[in-house]
Amino acid sequence: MPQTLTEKILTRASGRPISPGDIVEVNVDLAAFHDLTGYHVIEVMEKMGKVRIWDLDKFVLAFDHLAPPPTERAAEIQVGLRKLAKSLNVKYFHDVGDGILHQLLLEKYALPGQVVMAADSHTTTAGAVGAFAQGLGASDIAAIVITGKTWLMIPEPFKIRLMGRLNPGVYGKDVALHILREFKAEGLSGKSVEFYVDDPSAFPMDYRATVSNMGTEMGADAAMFIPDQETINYIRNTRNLDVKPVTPDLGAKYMDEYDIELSRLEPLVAAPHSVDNVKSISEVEGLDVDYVFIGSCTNGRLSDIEAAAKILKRGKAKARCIAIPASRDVFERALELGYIDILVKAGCVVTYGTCGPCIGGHFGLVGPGEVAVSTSNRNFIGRMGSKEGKVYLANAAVAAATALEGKLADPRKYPS
Ligand SMILES: CC(C)[C@H](C(=O)O)[C@@H](O)C(=O)O
Ligand code: SF4
Repeated sequence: MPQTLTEKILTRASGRPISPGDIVEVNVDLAAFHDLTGYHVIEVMEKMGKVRIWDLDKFVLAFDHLAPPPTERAAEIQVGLRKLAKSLNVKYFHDVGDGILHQLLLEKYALPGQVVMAADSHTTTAGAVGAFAQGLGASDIAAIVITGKTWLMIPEPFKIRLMGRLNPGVYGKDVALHILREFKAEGLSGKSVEFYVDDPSAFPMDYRATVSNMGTEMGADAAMFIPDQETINYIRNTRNLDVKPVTPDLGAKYMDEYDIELSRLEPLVAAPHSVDNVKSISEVEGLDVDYVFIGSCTNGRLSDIEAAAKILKRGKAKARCIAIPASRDVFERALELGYIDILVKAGCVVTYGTCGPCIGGHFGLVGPGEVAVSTSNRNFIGRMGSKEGKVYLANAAVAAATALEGKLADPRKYPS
């Protein structure tokens, strides 16, 4: 039987023939946790009396959520995790400032065809390179880190085909928001979404990562891009590694298929207080905005910083603006290309890879009565700070145009 990408990966990982709905045990190729969930994972491991890592080549730890630590408690947790990482000889440990875990997994570790499991819901981001990547709770991750195995129910494969090219001002974020408008939040639960891109160069890795990242908001078990030339180029450029893509067989059967003509999309926003409350930019244009956040594992990549800089080079931001490249590599590249210089001169506060504002943790929270535009992935009440604040989710160009005007703005007014 011809197999989908999902079936191919999970057949290999479970070592037996599978069908949707089966519950199987799989070998995990890559596991990870961060400072915030790491604390709970270790707690579970301690209770089990097994604080160990099954394979040091397959485990990543990154400090990103409360990094640098904004409280004494967060600092204390990091002291403990750092000591533990040392005593267990953790090979891939990313301390404060290296970046957000999902960006690090994408840039440095995840490979096509792998099973990737981490203690954070946005682990789906690694699906951008064609990995079956899923977020799990602390107890499940503890079991994986000890044994290298987990169990899962085989999801139904669902195919989304991306055709044509995006127009200027429209990005991966708008594809994600379009899908959320069509299928609603959690609308794809129980599905493993496989994205097929007609013209690989029309939808670069950064955009794929945004869509895979928000697969979580769609409720998908996994949101993978079928590996293609773009995947090969990305891994060659970031890691100097040649990979052989794992792809679905011709004639593989999906439970359903959905097509998106990219040229028909326009810049979209998710209005308060739900990720699927999607509106076109023209419906919200002109609304006063107090605060703009450009960053997170959704949209803190080089193409986002570039899109923002190309708009913010026109003048000073009128709204308070915080820009956070998602990793040290993104930051350094943006520095070399002059984007950081532009953002700083436009009056933005710029710092290095942290979740900070996205989760309302630190480094800039939304105040009561404030309206914010954020490139992140969640806008429920209180997510980014005050319960009396409002958050619009958008792409980085919308965010930058909004910062420039102090009002929700259409980036197409600022062609580069
Ligand atoms: C803290 C963590 C458990 C959480 C997640 O899993 O998604 C966070 O990253 C988020 O985005 O809300
Ligand atoms: S950047 Fe935001 S969404 Fe991403 S892992 Fe951090 S808190 Fe979660």
